[in-house]
Amino acid sequence: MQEISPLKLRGMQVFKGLLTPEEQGRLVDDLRDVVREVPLFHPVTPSGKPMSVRMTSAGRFGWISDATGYRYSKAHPSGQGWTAIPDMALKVWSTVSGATRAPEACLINFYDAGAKMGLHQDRDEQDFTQPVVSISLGDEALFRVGNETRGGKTESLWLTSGDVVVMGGASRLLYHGIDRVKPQSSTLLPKGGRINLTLRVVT
Ligand SMILES: O=C(O)CCC(=O)C(=O)O
Ligand SMILES: [Fe+2]
Repeated sequence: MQEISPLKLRGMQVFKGLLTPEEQGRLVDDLRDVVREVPLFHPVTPSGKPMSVRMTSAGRFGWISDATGYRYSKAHPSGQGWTAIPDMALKVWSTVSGATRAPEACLINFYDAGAKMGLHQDRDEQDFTQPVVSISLGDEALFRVGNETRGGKTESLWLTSGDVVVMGGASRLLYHGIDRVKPQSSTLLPKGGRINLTLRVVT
């Protein structure tokens, strides 16, 4: 992991290229083992719309969404428990989070060429003093950051493979989302697409 000083985006810290290509490859290998155990699924929002990203989790808790709402759960929709958070992701957390607690969940989002994620806050966790750390792998994505309430001016930035964003402190509850991914902008994943990991303290 390179020693780099972060850019600031509305108080979020952006560590460009924190993971070397070799570290990115090792993390992807570990993620392949995770999705073999707890496969990616299309979450359905409480209003009944399928999300465009496919998702699964690692750690003590994972995030699920269905007709009864969004929540953290100790089990994958199949009923099976989640698998351990990959070591490389834990190493990223200890390098950049400045957190006092260990992450309890690692959400794994897979974006294919048409996937996006609307502006939202990460607020299903109980302790907002703990940051969310996001790791980008594969194709580039246009990340948008807004304010603590819906609306108002936003700023955006392209996230590339190996970039890490820390949403902590005053930026912890800023609205954020992914407008689009740029197909074939990375060769990390043989079939293309983008993986985003978010490490979180849940309880
Ligand atoms: O894909 C990203 O970079 C952001 C993902 C995100 O905001 C989330 O999973 O809550
Ligand atoms: Fe988020």
